[in-house]
Amino acid sequence: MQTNLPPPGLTECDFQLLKDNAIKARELSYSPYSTFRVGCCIMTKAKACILGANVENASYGAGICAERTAIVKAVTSGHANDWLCLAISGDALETCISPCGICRQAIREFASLELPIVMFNGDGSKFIIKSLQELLPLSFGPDDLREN
Ligand SMILES: O=c1ccn([C@H]2C[C@H](O)[C@@H](CO)O2)c(=O)[nH]1
Ligand SMILES: [Zn+2]
Repeated sequence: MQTNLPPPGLTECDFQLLKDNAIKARELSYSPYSTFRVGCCIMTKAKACILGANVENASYGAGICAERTAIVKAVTSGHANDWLCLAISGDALETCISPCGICRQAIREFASLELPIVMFNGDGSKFIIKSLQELLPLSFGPDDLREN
């Protein structure tokens, strides 16, 4: 997948909207323990933006990542299999953070392996784009259970 251009299906304008929302979503974060805010924007094929942020917990393990917050919002508002792309942005200025393993698997449930995942640095001046297939090769998904 080309990494210096907007992902397939997105205009420059869409890409700007995606970036602005992934960055803005960080403002929704509840992260008093790590103080590391992460924002996520799922853009649907109709170009609707669904935002999520990491929500931590005093019992650390009960915290949830930005990606899964956005996924749960999307699915429970009727957007399970109509995603155009997913983007994240973390509080790290230099680094383009990437989704953790659990989030990669959670994305896998509701998207095709071609889904572009855009990883922005903190101010959106840098980004890396990888397909879900690239981030989660040889994955296990809903179809594997249907063979049973
Ligand atoms: O891709 C990532 C990586 C980390 N976090 C969150 C989890 C935790 O709240 C904080 C520090 O790991 O960042 C995310 O939301 N998404
Ligand atoms: Zn995660």
